[in-house]
Amino acid sequence: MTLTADDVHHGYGTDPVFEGVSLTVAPGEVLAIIGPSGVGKSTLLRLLALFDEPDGGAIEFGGEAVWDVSERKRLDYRRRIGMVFQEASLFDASVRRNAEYGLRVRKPWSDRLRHELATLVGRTNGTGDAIDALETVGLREKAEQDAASLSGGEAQRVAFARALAYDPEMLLLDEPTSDLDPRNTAVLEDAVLEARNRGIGVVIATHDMHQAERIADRVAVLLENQIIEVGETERIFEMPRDDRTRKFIDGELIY
Ligand SMILES: Nc1ncnc2c1ncn2[C@@H]1O[C@H](COP(=O)(O)OP(=O)(O)OP(=O)(O)O)[C@@H](O)[C@H]1O
Repeated sequence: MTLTADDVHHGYGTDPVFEGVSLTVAPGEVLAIIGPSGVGKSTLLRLLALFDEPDGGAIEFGGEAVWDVSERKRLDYRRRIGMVFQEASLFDASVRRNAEYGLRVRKPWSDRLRHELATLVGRTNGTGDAIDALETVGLREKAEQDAASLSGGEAQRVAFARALAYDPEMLLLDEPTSDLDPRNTAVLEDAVLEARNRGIGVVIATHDMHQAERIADRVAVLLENQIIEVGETERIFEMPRDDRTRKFIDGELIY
């Protein structure tokens, strides 16, 4: 399903963060949102996830309104997307229990019951999804370990597995590797690309231009309350149309 934001406005108090942001993300593509600190990358992801409500505009998923300013629909959209924040925020339980969390709370009752029953009779229905997701981030062997014993990078990989485990159609990733070392970053980037190859659409906010170059199919540049430019990754980096994009990429724009 394609996620579309159309003319989305948002602000805090009298300060606008966005004035008319529009974007689309197709299934099986990675869209990177780049822009300086404080420009509103996290805010945009929170709006796309409907954790916050935009002040105006429309958000559609698969051509269907999931939110608009007059009707404020949400449907079951939130169950169909996974979000990963900058901090892993795991709870005090095993790695596997953490990875299963999304399955337990976001699947409809019937699925949850099926999952609980399968667990009771010793089959690995929903648990299998969580274990598969842990395998994707290279942590299957730590499934029964206490999450509190993980390194920061491993914890973030579990947070990604938690979002992946219930088979979302769209992943929204808010600088998920900003505190990670190169090895953990590489594992997560591979997991993002694997999700993309399975047809999941991915929006990733990142400070890291190299990361955008490595994994994004398209890049949106957020500056001065707007997406000033969006396009194929190579085109954005090699031939930006907006001079502010070039200056930002070259590190000449200081905010
Ligand atoms: N709950 C809030 N109340 C008031 N202002 C807020 C709130 N959340 C964010 N802001 C402001 O909105 C602007 C955008 O913040 P946001 O965190 O989205 O930026 P960002 O691009 O993700 O930054 P960074 O790259 O540093 O994480 C900032 O000026 C921030 O101070």
